[in-house]
Amino acid sequence: MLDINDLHKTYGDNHVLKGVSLSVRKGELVSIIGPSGSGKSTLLRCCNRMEHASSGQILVEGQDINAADAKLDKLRQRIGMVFQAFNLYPHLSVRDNVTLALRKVKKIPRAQANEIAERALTRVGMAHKADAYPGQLSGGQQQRVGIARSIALEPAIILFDEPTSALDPEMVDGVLQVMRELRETGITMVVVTHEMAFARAASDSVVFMDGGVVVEAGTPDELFGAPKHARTTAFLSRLGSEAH
Ligand SMILES: Nc1ncnc2c1ncn2[C@@H]1O[C@H](COP(=O)(O)OP(=O)(O)OP(=O)(O)O)[C@@H](O)[C@H]1O
Repeated sequence: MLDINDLHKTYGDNHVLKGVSLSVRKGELVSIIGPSGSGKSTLLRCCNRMEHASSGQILVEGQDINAADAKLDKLRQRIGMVFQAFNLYPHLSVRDNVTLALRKVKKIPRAQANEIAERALTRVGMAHKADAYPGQLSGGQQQRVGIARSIALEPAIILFDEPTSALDPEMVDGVLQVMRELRETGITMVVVTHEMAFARAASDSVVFMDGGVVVEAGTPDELFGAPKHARTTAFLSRLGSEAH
């Protein structure tokens, strides 16, 4: 589904990704964890070409996303992205936020786009707010609309960049619950997260990044229960002590 091979990214002389390789199978939920500045967001942003990798290869369903003829619009229909900061249009209703790309990019007629939006909003428990505007919603509700906007396009994979980091604590669980439910429906997801309980409970595999490399990857039990590398152990124990 997603195959990343020896990916490098530099900003000036800042070598942010230093040869990242990663494979995600269809239907998997992969969490990426690691300290601030380790390159997690940059990796996701390279995957939907918000950033251009300096070298290396990213294949989605076997297709090289950096190929010269890869069209950005088409690419971003297949690789959805959910951001920390929701990125909804404040002047559009919830329904129109969800239908915008369906109508403008996929050229789906409005009535049909509205039906698709209704289904997507139902899946995230937000159908009753279709006529509301983002400013009338809580952060957690806005993020669920952001997720609906992404799933409405039926992407091959959805990348989540710290989807709960901007939320008040009481909003976090609702969003994580929606993501767990999506996993049950077989959507392939890569989630950059600081929510260790979620990463441990909901992932098929967990990737620990530090200093621009994948230090280790494994099942949640392997990575959290018996980390192989001292850097992973140090990161997890630092988090543990911060939590107390
Ligand atoms: N557009 C940019 N221009 C220059 N440097 C950047 C840019 N984006 C990221 N960086 C640098 O890349 C490094 C990795 O950043 P990135 O946001 O990918 O880390 P992260 O692991 O996602 O961190 P966090 O958990 O804090 O979000 C940092 O040193 C950052 O300063």
